[in-house]
Amino acid sequence: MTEQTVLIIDDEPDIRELLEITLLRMGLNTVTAGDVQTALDKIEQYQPNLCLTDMKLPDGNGIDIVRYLQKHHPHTPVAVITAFGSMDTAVEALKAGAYDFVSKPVDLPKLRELIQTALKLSAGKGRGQQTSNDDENSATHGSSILGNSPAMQLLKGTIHKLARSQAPVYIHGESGSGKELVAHQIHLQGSRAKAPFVPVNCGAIPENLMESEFFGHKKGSFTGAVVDKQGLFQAAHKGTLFLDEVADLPLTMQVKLLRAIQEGAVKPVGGLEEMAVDVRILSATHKSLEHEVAAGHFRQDLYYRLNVIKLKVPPLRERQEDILLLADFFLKKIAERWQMPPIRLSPAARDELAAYEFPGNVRELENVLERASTLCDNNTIQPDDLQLPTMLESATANAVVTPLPNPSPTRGEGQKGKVEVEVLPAWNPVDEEAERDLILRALEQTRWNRTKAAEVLGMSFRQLRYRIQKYGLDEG
Ligand SMILES: Nc1ncnc2c1ncn2[C@@H]1O[C@H](COP(=O)(O)OP(=O)(O)OP(=O)(O)O)[C@@H](O)[C@H]1O
Repeated sequence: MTEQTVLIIDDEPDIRELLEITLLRMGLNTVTAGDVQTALDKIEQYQPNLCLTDMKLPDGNGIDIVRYLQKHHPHTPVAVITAFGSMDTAVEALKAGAYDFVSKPVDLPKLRELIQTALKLSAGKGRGQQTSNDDENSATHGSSILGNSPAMQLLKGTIHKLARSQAPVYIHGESGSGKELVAHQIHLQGSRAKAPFVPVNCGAIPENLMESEFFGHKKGSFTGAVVDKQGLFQAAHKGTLFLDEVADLPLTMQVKLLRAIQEGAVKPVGGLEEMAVDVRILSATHKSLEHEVAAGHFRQDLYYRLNVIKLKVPPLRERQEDILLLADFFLKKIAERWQMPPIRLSPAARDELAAYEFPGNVRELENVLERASTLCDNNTIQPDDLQLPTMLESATANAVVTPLPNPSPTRGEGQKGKVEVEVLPAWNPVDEEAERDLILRALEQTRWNRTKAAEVLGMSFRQLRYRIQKYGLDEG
């Protein structure tokens, strides 16, 4: 997937850092600026996909940035961060062309959602560019879907055929098996490749905003609708709309979606006229849509409409011969991203990976390798660095509560007796939720002194910093 860059503009270093960590964790590149002039320079230098700006800046304000972008880079969305309760400023920014606003104190989940939607819409608008990059990626890697196992060869053949048709495809398979990647390939190999591929996570849109997200809205149609807004259908016009986690659509929205698909037209909220849209619909879920229909959670008529062709993405354990190929690819990507020398797998680690079943599929493989890359010495991953199921099994099998190592008395300042180490459950790095919880508690115990928290946890500062970013565990 093409890496996207977000420019963060704020004069307060703490807020810049918080936003940076949040965005890095979303897999985005970040560039920062503390004033308007630096921001304008960085816009020209980095051509960001999105800008996020505070309103009050030492040499101007966020609206200066909005206006500049409107004039020189109209396809680059900009979101403004406004002071709590200052609705007027938000409206002014929206009128000037801001994509959206968030008010302080910044609600991070809301911000993440905003960024994701903005980047999707921005990708939709700057389509020609995006597509050619993706084509380039495909050309560089032969195909961006890796795997030579019989199961993958079959899948690739089917993708190729499906790309030539316009039929809706329902893609099913376990979480992390590559459903979105498959949908993207169907799009890229088809006639719609030059138009937008718009992925939407149906489970992530608040129900009250759903209609407006899908179909857009007219200015003034509801409180907060201060400008006309394009919907996902319109953004995907001539291209592909990928409805991920489609089983999570509420029933009321299912009716509207069915109608839009049937009519090939949508009516923005508050609008009087329907607009014709030409969109290919691909959908996916890790749930069983058949069960959802049987349970009355999913409309049968919509199910038939989406499930014209059903495509299964096999779990990684059914294509184990692809594991090492994927592993080498991910390690190369990690080393590039972290600007590190090449990371290798020891022969024993290769054997262990190849034999593991990966219940979390390709995404789990990627996560295991990211973690192992931070833990390994000499850029060589050993079996212990992988922390594969033995840890998980032992941790789940024995819910033993063991104390964490005490902080070293030789490091840190005034540590004796100050860092109270409560008895915490054993560190089980495979169970991400437990790991996150444990790290959070260690940070709280040490009043967010990361050096001390790392000592408490028995990990290096670098390892802890990586996890803080990964889990979004920042003080905000
Ligand atoms: N065959 C593959 N080659 C290269 N990368 C892959 C492959 N399959 C999956 N990936 C990578 O694994 C990660 C998970 O894939 P993806 O998001 O497509 O899975 P998914 O089935 O849609 O997951 P979910 O059910 O959680 O939405 C992505 O980073 C994707 O790029």
